[in-house]
Amino acid sequence: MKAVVLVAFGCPDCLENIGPFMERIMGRTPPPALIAAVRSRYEKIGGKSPLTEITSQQARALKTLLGSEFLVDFAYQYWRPEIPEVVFNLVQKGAKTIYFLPMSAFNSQVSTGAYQKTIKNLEEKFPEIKFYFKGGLAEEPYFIEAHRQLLTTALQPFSPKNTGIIFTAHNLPKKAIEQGDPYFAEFLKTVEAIARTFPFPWRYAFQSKGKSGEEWLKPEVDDVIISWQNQGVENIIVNPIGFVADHIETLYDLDIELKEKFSTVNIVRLPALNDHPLLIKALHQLVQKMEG
Ligand SMILES: CC1=C(CCC(=O)O)c2cc3nc(cc4[nH]c(cc5[nH]c(cc1n2)c(C)c5CCC(=O)O)c(CCC(=O)O)c4C)C(CCC(=O)O)=C3C
Ligand SMILES: [Fe+2]
Repeated sequence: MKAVVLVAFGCPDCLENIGPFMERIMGRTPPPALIAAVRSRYEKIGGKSPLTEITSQQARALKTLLGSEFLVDFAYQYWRPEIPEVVFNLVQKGAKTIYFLPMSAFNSQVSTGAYQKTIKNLEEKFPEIKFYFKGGLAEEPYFIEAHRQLLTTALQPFSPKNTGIIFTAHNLPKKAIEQGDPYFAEFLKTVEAIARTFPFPWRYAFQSKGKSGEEWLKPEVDDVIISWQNQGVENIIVNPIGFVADHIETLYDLDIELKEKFSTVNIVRLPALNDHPLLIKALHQLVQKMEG
């Protein structure tokens, strides 16, 4: 039996678990004021992230392409269901080969780097099971094609004269890139591949930077909007290409915070790919590459 596990960052399953979830990500106990601030953001999106529902939909959709030969499940790095417990269950169900697909557009230590470490530890615990791990989702032609389709539709009513596109990804501490993280290079390459087919001005920008005092990457999405507003841009299409599922960073940081801050410009936020059929085909391609 073969199995595929979609591996994602994770989200707290209830408001009470926001603190413990943050502790897992940050590797230290977060100050109560920071937990309270994050909690109020979750409350404003209805008290719960849609990430788990979307990730299970992605897994179900991939299962329909893979067929009965495969078990398909999902697991999280920073919350439950955790990677080790999901792997244990799959092995009990008879899986002999497990393919891991990180649900990340771009590689970084905090996401795919951490997932890979967890999986390496499991490899030692299950020497009889074959493990495969394949990133590079954003380089898959179907991933690029999915974004081109979403943009083509969204841009229909607009003119390049007063409309621009901002592609966003989660911000990272600047030192991560200095230490060799490929995240920014992958982000830029993907954005260029998509943007060059549209006659609209475009920029890349980072969003959702952390509260730590260190230096984070630039520009922030706010910086780009301010400079475009000054140049008379009226419509701004925001494509959060760094996320393959909608969650608090799109539903709060973009849909609530950003739109409140810039109420005089028309911000059109594109959805993440979620269960877009072409994203599922991209995942299917990655499984086929690991099989071949
Ligand atoms: C690159 C990246 C992705 C994309 C990964 C991928 O998919 O490829 C991602 C996703 C996510 N991040 C999430 C949540 C949080 N991330 C935090 C903090 C941080 N994230 C970071 C990076 C990333 N994060 C970093 C460098 C920090 C600072 C750490 C520190 O300071 O040491 C904090 C702490 C508070 C704050 O700093 O805001 C929270 C609550 C959720 C859940 C959303 C939901 O529940 O809907 C998701 C999917
Ligand atoms: Fe995060």
